[in-house]
Formats: sequence, structure tokens, C-alpha cells
Amino acid sequence: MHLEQINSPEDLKKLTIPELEQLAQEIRETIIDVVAGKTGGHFAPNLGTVELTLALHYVFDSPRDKIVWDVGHQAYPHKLVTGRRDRFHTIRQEGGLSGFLQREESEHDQFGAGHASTSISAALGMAVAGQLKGEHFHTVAVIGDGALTGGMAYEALNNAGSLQVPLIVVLNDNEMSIAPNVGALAKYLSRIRTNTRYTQAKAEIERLLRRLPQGDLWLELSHRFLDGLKEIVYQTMIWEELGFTYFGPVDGHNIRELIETFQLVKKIRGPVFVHAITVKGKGYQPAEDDPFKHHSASVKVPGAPPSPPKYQDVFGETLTRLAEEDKRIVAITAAMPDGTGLLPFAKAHPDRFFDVGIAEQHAVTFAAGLATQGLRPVAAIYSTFLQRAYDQVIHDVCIQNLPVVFAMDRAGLVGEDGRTHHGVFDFAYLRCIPNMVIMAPKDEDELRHMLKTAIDYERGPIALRYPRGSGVGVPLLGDPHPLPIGKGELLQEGDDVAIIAIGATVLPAQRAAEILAEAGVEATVINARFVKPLDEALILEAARRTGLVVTVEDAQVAGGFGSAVLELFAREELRIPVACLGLPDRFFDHASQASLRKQAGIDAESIARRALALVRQHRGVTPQLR
Ligand SMILES: Cc1ncc(C[n+]2csc(CCOP(=O)(O)OP(=O)(O)O)c2C)c(N)n1
Ligand SMILES: CC(=O)[C@@H](O)[C@H](O)COP(=O)(O)O
Ligand SMILES: [Mg+2]
Repeated sequence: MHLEQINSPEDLKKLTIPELEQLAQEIRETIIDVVAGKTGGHFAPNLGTVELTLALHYVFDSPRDKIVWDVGHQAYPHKLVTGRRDRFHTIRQEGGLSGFLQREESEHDQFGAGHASTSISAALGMAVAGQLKGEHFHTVAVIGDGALTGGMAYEALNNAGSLQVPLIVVLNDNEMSIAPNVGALAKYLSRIRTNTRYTQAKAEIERLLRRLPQGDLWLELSHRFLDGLKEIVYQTMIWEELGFTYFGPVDGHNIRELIETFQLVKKIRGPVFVHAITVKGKGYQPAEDDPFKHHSASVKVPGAPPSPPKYQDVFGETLTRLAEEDKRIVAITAAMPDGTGLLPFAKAHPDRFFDVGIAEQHAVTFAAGLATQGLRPVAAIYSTFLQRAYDQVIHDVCIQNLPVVFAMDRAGLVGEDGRTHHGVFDFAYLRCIPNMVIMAPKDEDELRHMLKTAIDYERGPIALRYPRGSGVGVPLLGDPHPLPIGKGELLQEGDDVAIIAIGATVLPAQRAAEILAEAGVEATVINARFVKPLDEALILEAARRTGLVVTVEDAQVAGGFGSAVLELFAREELRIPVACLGLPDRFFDHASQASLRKQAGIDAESIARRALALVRQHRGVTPQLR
């Protein structure tokens, strides 16, 4: 067993190539055992990066040399060889290793990530810093072909090619994003991959040159010649045109070839682009056969009861049905066709479905363009990823008051993906934009009605946001119907305190009211439905009647729903005690959704406790919770 002896990348350097190959096998077995069998997590991407990781750590001296992984969902092998082997079984669990890279987790994690397409920019920054400080280290960005569809990657390539600093970009090309990779550039990569004329000629030239004295030097010089050859074969080579020296395609599972390539590349002074061909799911046949399905593994709890339908499935099916009648509806995803529940739509209405790649900014402005022509674009984007497109939301959609529907998935605390993926800023970042309407459903049935509301709303942009995972299990009866804009729902009346909740916190608020009732406290419970416009009449009536208010949201309190209620009270000069429950001013790490909601104090028991504390403090009574 070699893996047991690898406590840092230094230990790799003592191994021979056959030993490294054996180690690769052990790493694969560990990932299959732990991720597919115990913890769940990103699976096929990590099986594809094993040899790449070993070769990089063999050739470069991390942490002095900087290896920057894009997204970080494919960096489990990197974790295993950088001193975290013993904690690997805790990955994505509460208190355990993160599923992505975090600077505080290891000195080998050069840059925290979770969102795609940042690696080249960050690595370029490091390379430039090295130059400015007169420090000598190598900087390597490892980016997938999916992440390479993100605009930021091109902004960085554009900058790097002109700066001509030493920067190595390794493209981990497995022909897959989460779903099959899309776009003209994916087709271009595929042409390079399948064009064997250049690869064969290159291999032959390299073989001959290696035989010459000072073979490596000749090899380096030959790359100038090979550039010409490439241009003949491919007409133009985009990476070379951008100022990079191109190496590849190399077999991303051949450790010897990878090591030789990286050793060569190390000697080149300007920007270099290494194109490695990998297989997503490599070494585990079901994952190789269906890498889409095996992007992530989830572990089923034996004997668990069947879950209610997921919010995203209800969303996708409802939109598919609405689009049968309403030919204006167009669905857009930024590389998350499955996660957003849009696969049924893609199947039923292929001409009105657009996967634009990891390109949230483009997705939003593309939607704006569609809206100018009278269509009803629905941009289904995870709340956390819509952060990428903030200016597009303001500049391209809201200023022009275009009727774009934002279906913000994975709102609230998402669970095991952790701090980079929680969708908790959306109320705050959207609420301040003029023209925007914002809704959040209390359950999966209300989601259907909100979607219909959004589609029917002609007056401007409208957003609905809903959580990751299963709904609450309510029946989905009848056709979806529009809800009145800006109207909340009074769920129960009580005179001691008003609990005003939004979205996924409404049900816990109702449970909290039941707990309070047992202690003799009568609560009003309101499902606000709209963060903007607020149902001011309903909220003010309940606030004046009870004199005590608790707001609840699964989002940042600062700037969020609670803040909106406080602004209303300030404007109305209503001076009553208000407790705003929601996320405080800090980032939350990875854990189960239930645990995170408890930590944030937005589960039923916590809401009841806070409401009771308010009643005790301001009513001078001492009801007790049982
Ligand atoms: C800005 C952003 N949008 C969407 C995602 C979701 N996402 C995570 S990994 C991934 C696919 C990445 O593909 P690639 O870089 O080729 O890596 P692979 O999984 O194929 O190894 C996507 C779309 C993300 N992390 N960040
Ligand atoms: C790395 C990444 O961003 C995605 O793979 C993400 O983890 C998917 O999350 P869901 O499982 O919620 O779709
Ligand atoms: Mg890929």
C-alpha cells in the first residue's frame, strides 16, 4: 500500500512510475469506497483527475509552486496526497473536510472555490505577484472543459496572453460539464481531440528529437516548429493565437506522459496551455458509462420512507406543462439542466430550451434579449450562481423593466456543498433593485402557483426562489393559478405575537405557533409570499394588533425580508419590538440542511424560543415551553 505512506506531496517524489500507477489505483479505490459507499459527494470528476494530480504534485513543489484547481469539486485526489488522507472519510460532513478547496484547510489549497471559471484569473494574480516580489515559483491553473465555458476564463486568458508571465493552464478535458458540455468551443475541443493527424506527427517528431543529444532542448525548440504544424492541421490554434504555447493533446491518464509534459512545460517562460484528455469517472465502469448520472454520488439511507417530490422537479414539470399552452415560454439554464429540473422541458420543447454553459451573465442578458421580442424567458439559475450576473440583472433586465422570470433554485441553506453554495443573499441583493418583484413559496404546491404568477406577470422582472431538495409533501391538486401580486396569506390569528415568515420558513413558523400554543401563547402566523412588494396592509394590521413581531427567513437578515419589514415599520413610525430571525453576518459551512437551519435559529423550536422570549420580555408574563 503506497497511499498510507503519502503524508505530503514530497512523499510522491520518491516513487517510481509503476509505483505511482499503483498509487493511482489505490486513490481510485479509496474514492469509490468513501464517496460512493459512505459520504456521497462529487464522484466522477475525481476519478478523472487521479493521474493528473499525481503528475502535477510529482513535478511541481506545492505549496511553493501554486496549483490552483477550478471549482475544486475534482480535487479529492489532491486532498488525499496533501496530508488529509486520515480525514478523508469526513468529507462534506459537519465539522469534516470541505468538498471544495479552502485556504484555511491546507497550505496546498492555494485558492478557495466552489463556483466555476476563477482559476486562471487567480493563478495569473499569483504569477504576477511572484514577478513583482522577485519570487520564483511556478503557477498552474487546472480548469475543466465545462469551467472553460465561463466568460471569466476568457477574460483571464486574454489578460495572461498579453502579460506574458509564466503561467501554466492545464485543461482537464473530459467532454463533460455536469451534463454533456455545450457550445461552439466544446465542438472545437472535440475537433482537436479527434484530429489524430497532428497528434501522430507530434509524437513522431518528439520521438526522433529525444534521441538527439540535449533532447529536451531540441524538444523545446521543436515546439516552435510544431506550432506551424498545428496551424497547418487546424488552420489556427486558438490558444496559440491568444499568446499561449500549446502542448497536447496529452493522455490525462498516462502518468509518464503527463510527467514528461509538465517537466518540459516548467522550462517555458511565458504562458503555456496543456490540453489533457481525461475520462470522467475513469476506472469505475458505471461512472465511465454515465458520467452525467455519476457527477455526484448520494448515499441512500436503507429503509428511509419515500421523499415528497423535489421543488426542482415540481418546477420543471409545471413549466413544461405551462409551455404547452404558452408558446412564448423559453427555458434557460447555465449548465444545470438536471439540477434545475429542466430535463423534461428540454425533452418536450427542445427548440425552446437553452443550455448556455457555465455562463450566468450571458444567460441573464440572453433572457433580456428574448424578452424584448415578446417571449417569456425563464432563467432557472441557482441563487448562489445568480450572484455572478448581478449587473446583468440590474443593467440589462431591471433598468429596462423587461419581463424576465428568475427561477432561483437552491435558495437558503443548501447543505453539504457549504459556504460557496448557500443561496442566502438573494433577498438582499434583489430587493434593492427597482422594478423587481420577489416571491418565495411555502411549499411545492405554492411554487406551482408562483410560477404561473410569474409567467402571467407582464409588467417587468419577477423572481421566485425555492430550496434544494424535497418539498413538504402537500398534494398538488388542480391547475396552477396566478396569485395576487404583493398579497400574503394569513394562516392563523392570535393576539400575543405575530410570526411573519417567508418561503421555506413558513412551515417551521406554523410548527412554532403550535409549540407556543402549548405554552399558552397565541400567535398570528403570516405567510408573506412576497418580499417585494410586501403585503403592507396585512403585516401592519398583525403588527398593530399583537404589538410584537418575529420575522423569519432562510436568508441574510441584513438587507433581507426582516429588514424590509423594519423599513416598513420605520416609515409608518410603528415602534414595537421586532425580532428578525434569519442568517447572521457570517458564512455557514457544510452540514445537513436540518443542522444548518438549527444553527441559524430558523427551525421550529428556535423560532418558538425566540418568540417566547419576546413575549416574556415585553408582556411581563412567564409562559413556559414544555
Ligand atoms: C458559476 C458556476 N456555475 C455553475 C456551477 C455548477 N457546476 C459545478 S461543476 C460544473 C461542471 C464543471 O465541468 P468541468 O469544469 O468540465 O469539470 P468536470 O466535472 O467535467 O470534471 C458545474 C456546471 C458552478 N460551480 N459555478
Ligand atoms: C460543484 C458544483 O457546483 C455542483 O456540482 C454542485 O455541487 C451541484 O449541487 P446540487 O447537487 O445541489 O445540484
Ligand atoms: Mg469536464
